[in-house]
Amino acid sequence: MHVAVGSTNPVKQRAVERVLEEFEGSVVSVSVDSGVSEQPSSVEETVTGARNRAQRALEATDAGYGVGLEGGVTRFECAPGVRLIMWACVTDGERLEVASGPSLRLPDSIGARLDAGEELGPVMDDRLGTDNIAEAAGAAGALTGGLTSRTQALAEAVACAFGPFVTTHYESD
Ligand SMILES: O=P(O)(O)OP(=O)(O)OP(=O)(O)OC[C@H]1O[C@@H](n2cnc3c(O)ncnc32)[C@H](O)[C@@H]1O
Repeated sequence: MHVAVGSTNPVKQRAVERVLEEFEGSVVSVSVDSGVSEQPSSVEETVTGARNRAQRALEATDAGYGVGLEGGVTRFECAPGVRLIMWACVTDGERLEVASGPSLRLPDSIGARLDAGEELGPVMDDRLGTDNIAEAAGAAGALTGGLTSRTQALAEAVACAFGPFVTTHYESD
């Protein structure tokens, strides 16, 4: 399986490699434009970013699959606070599938800065005294005391988006 990931963030490449480790092939990273804002602020915008990245990664390479991963922040009516969300998209040029990873509540002090228009990565670094945490444990790692990580959280989204490509259960869809 030859896969192109539409990002040069090593965390995103590692997430895809983790999911596909039982398959022979390669995972390459390619820089593409997400086509959405630096900090997506709705489910729709986050999914659009993931989709654009997947399609553009596929077009830019000779890989068989393009994968896009996008992080966003939003509020849900049914749950408190500003939440980090993450979505994955996988396409082979014909079928296009999207799936989400976990969502987690951000501390209110961070949520307020996001509401004011700041971007999560730099706000997390400022708040935690870290250097580019978005390319390391991520908010998912920092805010759970290491119970999970951004790699693991993104991998869940990637695995779910790959489901229709690696099982027969969606064949008649
Ligand atoms: O290089 P790219 O692929 O753009 O990777 P990114 O991590 O910068 O970009 P995303 O579009 O996935 O995320 C949008 C913003 O949200 C931030 N972000 C997303 N998930 C995060 C996490 O787990 N921890 C810290 N920042 C995160 C990220 O740093 C960006 O500022």
